[in-house]
Amino acid sequence: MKRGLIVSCQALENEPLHSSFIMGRMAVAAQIGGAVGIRANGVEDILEIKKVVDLPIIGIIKKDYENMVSYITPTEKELEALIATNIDVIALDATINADLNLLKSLKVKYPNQKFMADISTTEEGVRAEKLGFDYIGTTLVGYTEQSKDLNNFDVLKELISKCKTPIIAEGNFDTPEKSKLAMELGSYAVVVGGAITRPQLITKKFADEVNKVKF
Ligand SMILES: CC(=O)N[C@H](C=O)[C@@H](O)[C@H](O)[C@H](O)COP(=O)(O)O
Repeated sequence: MKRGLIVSCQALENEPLHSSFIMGRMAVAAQIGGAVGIRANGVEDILEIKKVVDLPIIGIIKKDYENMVSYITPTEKELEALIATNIDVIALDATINADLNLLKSLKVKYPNQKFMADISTTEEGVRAEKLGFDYIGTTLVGYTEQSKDLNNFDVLKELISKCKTPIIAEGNFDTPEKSKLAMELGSYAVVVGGAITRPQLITKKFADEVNKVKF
């Protein structure tokens, strides 16, 4: 994976753009705009995106289980489905909520596969490095109980100073300025999702500002 901007092209079942065709077109737009990689959810979207762009893909499968907090590639089942797509990088929840046995088995079972750890605290990132992950992403900062009061830039800076593994800034780097700052601080890459590919969120940002005016 080259350094630079990675665009996350995801729309879950409850989102207006839920469609592999549309995620493929989003990926094409991202490539035209200068993205060096794509992050995508689910086998169908990944296969469609592979057909239409020539960029490395970070793949995940989001799946909710009743007895688990983790939902980003949480079990062997999702992992095997991603392995079968022959994808560049597989990302998994590597927080303290994840199945540690699964995390420990990755490099033993799939020594040639690249893996990205989605973490929420500095400690989880440091542990992910020891577990042999190839990339560590700040994806879940603010989204877990243990990180609810943490700031994504603080965790990013701490990880960059403590780890040798490439650190990927992901999660709420939602302006060009924040993305640039993440790279200046030493991130290997920055993943931007909603601010580029979720038009309902982009619209809301505009509407919230417009509606502050008494008209
Ligand atoms: C927390 C979680 O489930 N994050 C997901 C991880 O794949 C995606 O929904 C995010 O869009 C992605 O991480 C990029 O972040 P942002 O959309 O903030 O630029």
